[in-house]
Amino acid sequence: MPLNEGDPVVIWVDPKRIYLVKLIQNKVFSTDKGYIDLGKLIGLEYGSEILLSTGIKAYLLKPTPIDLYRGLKRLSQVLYPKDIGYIIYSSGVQPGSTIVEAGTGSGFLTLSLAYFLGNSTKIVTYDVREDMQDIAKRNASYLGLSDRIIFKLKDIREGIEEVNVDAIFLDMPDPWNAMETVRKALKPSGSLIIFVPTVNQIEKVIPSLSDFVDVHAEELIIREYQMKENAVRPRNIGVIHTGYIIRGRKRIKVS
Ligand SMILES: C[S@@+](CC[C@H](N)C(=O)[O-])C[C@H]1O[C@@H](n2cnc3c(N)ncnc32)[C@H](O)[C@@H]1O
Repeated sequence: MPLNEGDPVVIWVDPKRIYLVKLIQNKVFSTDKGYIDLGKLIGLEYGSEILLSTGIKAYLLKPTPIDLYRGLKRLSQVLYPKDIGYIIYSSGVQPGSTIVEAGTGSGFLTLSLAYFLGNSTKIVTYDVREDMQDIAKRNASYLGLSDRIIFKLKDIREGIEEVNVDAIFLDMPDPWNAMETVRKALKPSGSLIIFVPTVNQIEKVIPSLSDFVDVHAEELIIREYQMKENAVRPRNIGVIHTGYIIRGRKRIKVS
């Protein structure tokens, strides 16, 4: 299918030069390896080989969620795709679920939920900082996902307005202080997923999880390999540590 004006594309030059752009008439995009007139790419197809002004080859690729993720603005520490994928998988959320999250931060988890779960899902995200939610709103608008998310500028520790919630995700410094409101809002068997960057925080969370079963604390490690002939081995730079995922299911007592 030929590309139209406004379509997002990845311009892949080499593993260190991967750019996410929108095709716009009369707009030049520059890299340290040469420039390209974006208007001249309209009408080509995803997968096409192109030449930068210097004659260096590049490729037009259709953006995947990982490419979209790289193009978003960040004001906070953000969740990484490896953790987001596991959070979605292990929480049991699906299209139509009601989900509550705090804090919004730059919106990376929020937007991933909106992207994968569609517009039948109710995604409510709380944050105490307006500047954070402004960035997340900008990112949501960039991806065309704004209508799938409800932003609340509120402290989740002071109350969750939603009830019968399928899953609650907490990525904030003191999740243990939100547990009272979480317990009230989450439906029985609903998933609580907490993300914290330090082991000290895991230790503080544990005593607050007495109303949960199937509790786990996990870390996901991803190791990329360099693809050099005769030197295939783990790369020596990359994201070494993101954080820990603590998850559990709400239980109810039957007397
Ligand atoms: C690390 S960021 C979240 C990043 C987000 N998960 C992402 O992927 O972009 C933590 C956020 O929690 C917010 N926060 C801290 N305490 C909060 C609270 N009590 N209620 C709501 N948000 C809170 C902070 O303002 C900050 O934006």
